[in-house]
Amino acid sequence: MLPNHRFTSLPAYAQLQAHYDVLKNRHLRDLFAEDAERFPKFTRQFEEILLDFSKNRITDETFGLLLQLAGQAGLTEAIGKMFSGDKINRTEDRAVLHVALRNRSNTPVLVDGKDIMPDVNEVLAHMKEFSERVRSGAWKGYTGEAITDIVNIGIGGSDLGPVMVTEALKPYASPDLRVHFVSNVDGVHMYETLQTVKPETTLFLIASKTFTTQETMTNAQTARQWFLDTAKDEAAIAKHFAALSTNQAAVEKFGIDPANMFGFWDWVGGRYSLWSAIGLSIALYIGYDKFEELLEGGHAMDLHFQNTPAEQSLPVVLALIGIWYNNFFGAQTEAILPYDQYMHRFAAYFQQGDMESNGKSVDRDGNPVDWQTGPIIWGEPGTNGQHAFYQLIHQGTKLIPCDFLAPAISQRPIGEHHKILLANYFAQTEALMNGKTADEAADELRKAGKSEEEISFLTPFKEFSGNRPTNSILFKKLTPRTLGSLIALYEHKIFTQGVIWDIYSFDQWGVELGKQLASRILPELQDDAPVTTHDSSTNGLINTFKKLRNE
Ligand SMILES: O=P(O)(O)OC[C@H]1O[C@](O)(CO)[C@@H](O)[C@@H]1O
Repeated sequence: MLPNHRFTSLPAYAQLQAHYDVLKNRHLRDLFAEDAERFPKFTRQFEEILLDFSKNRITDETFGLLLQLAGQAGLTEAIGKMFSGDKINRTEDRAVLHVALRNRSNTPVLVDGKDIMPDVNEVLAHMKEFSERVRSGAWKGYTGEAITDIVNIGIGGSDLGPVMVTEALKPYASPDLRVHFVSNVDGVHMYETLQTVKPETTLFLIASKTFTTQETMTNAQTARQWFLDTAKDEAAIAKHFAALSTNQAAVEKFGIDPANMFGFWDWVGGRYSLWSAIGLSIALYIGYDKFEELLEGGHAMDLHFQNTPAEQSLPVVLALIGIWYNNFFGAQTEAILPYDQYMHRFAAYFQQGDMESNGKSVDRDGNPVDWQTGPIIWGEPGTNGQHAFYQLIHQGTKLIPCDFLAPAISQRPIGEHHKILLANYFAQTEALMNGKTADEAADELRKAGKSEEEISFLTPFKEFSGNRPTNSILFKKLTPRTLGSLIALYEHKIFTQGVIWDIYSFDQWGVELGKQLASRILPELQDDAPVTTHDSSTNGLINTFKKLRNE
């Protein structure tokens, strides 16, 4: 169990509050002018990843106080508890051990006194053997043809991680194997996917920790029926369906051969499961060796998080900077902006990772919190975002802390593209920090030949306040190892913030109510009788739906 504390009662909280009152009016331009050492002081390196957090509204004092906050919240002890298999997911009475899935050191990890590493290694060996057979063409479909298409059917953590990673690591993929993801219960998603594949050469992965999720089970049944419409023989299912799950009984009931089941355990949270059997689509797509490199990258970041003093730890730094804006500046959101097209689902992945983890409003005692917890996470790849929503980041009324991520080396070095991309990457954080003063804006207008009247009208629109904070994460190349480290970096950032905010980051009760109500409403949609069992809005909407579908 993690020790409880009131976030706002931590001594450093009050000190930070007082410090904020002084610092809130300081401009980053001045902080840089006063301290030539900001870059070396506020950068941290991990392998081939550099984190520059110097363009944040912090001083040495801010950073020191934030570190004290982490210390007072018992971060070191909490990290120890997670890695040692303590049941820190208290509301579900579970350990939190996605780190064991990528524990390449293979040191024993105990849950209820039993070392779980042999089980982890057994599933990995199964994934290796299976993915190698499929990729080499040794695994045949029911007509004797090799598999050409993988369709992963899953949702939330059983989808977003594999989608994000297979997109990010596309340059490592086999050209002979396509991978598709069906998540939405909207039949359109399944329909469109099935248009592009053939039953004889398709392998379906039914990815569901619980094997009860309505969307996934509905999609899986549809896929099964579609397959049998052609194959005609239930025995053929064994060659075309595999299950990634913790629920063996439900997998067998569905008709999947237990030999094609890849298990995992209740101590793997859905949104932290891409490292588990849920990552089978990744191993199939990029090959098991590359999947293992991804695990190694995650593990290297785990060791860094466990063994590095807080002031040197990249996840802790990211977490503390986030808390500074979230809890003192009142920022509501954080943008994740990768300057790498292959990372185009990275922000979407961490929407679940962060918001399902830290979107909580009771503390670990069950009392309502009176401080802000998890931020709204959003983002799109640069430079697309620049031409969409950056206007608001630069000149809007909201403070939006941003993480800018970019590789030094492109996976696809074509012409001048990467230099242009990176010029934009560097320019944006510089512009957000410095802004443009009214005098600078007026001078530019004067040089452009504008009249004094035009200059006085236009200047306020052309002025940029600046002082808008950013982190820059610059890495050498988006390799499987580096991606693994980047994912683990954000995972541990989320963990650190949850510890400091005194909330449980590894349950997700907030998704249950909607599920319950949907299963109550579904039977009501089976006929055309008007419903009266809900509030007037819900009744009205359901009854209008029933009318519209028959017109
Ligand atoms: O893998 P399962 O059990 O189908 O669950 C899918 C997703 O549903 C949730 O439980 C709620 O959205 C997620 O946490 C999880 O990743």
